[in-house]
Amino acid sequence: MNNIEFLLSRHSSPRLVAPGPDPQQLETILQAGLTAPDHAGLKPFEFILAQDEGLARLGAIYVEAAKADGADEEVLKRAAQLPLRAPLVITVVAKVTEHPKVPSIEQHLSAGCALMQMQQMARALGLGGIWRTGSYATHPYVREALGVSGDDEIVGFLYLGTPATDGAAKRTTDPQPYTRSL
Ligand SMILES: Cc1cc2nc3c(=O)[nH]c(=O)nc-3n(C[C@H](O)[C@H](O)[C@H](O)COP(=O)(O)O)c2cc1C
Repeated sequence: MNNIEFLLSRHSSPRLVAPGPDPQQLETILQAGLTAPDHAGLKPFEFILAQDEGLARLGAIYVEAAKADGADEEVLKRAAQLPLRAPLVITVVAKVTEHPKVPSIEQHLSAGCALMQMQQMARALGLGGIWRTGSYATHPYVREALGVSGDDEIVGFLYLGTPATDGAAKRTTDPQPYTRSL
């Protein structure tokens, strides 16, 4: 697959199994995150890795968040299981620094780009992933437990692993309805 085909065939892999990235692949994935466009070189992101027991720890944070909301047993059980859907979950946090020329939205966008770069690198390495958020991404308990405060935002949970099924999503190929000229 050439570079053009690679970019045009971008897709997520919702069903992921072991193995996840090995240590060298993980390093390469994180390096890809650091290539994100970044106004003023603020590096406005943090990558929080959860694998092995870390996945259970992330699940336990979700459970506490759900308990704080008065969730029933079924929701609590699901909360614990959510991060176990992949061998690796990278929580991508936009870490916002006050800057006269770089408003927080630009820093959030930068963190989003970092997440997508990592997802794409995972594909380039023969792995797969999916960008997820859901209510826990903005939940005050989850934010606090992960050290996210102020204008910082969890821009997503990047689930990575080996795709359980191949098959790319169908892509829209006609850009015309989304395009206009001045
Ligand atoms: C900011 C953001 C948050 C998302 N959150 C979720 C989510 O919580 N759950 C989910 O199934 N998909 C979520 N998605 C969508 C998937 O990442 C994915 O793009 C979608 O399933 C379409 O598949 P594709 O990427 O192969 O086109 C989110 C996407 C973005 C950009």
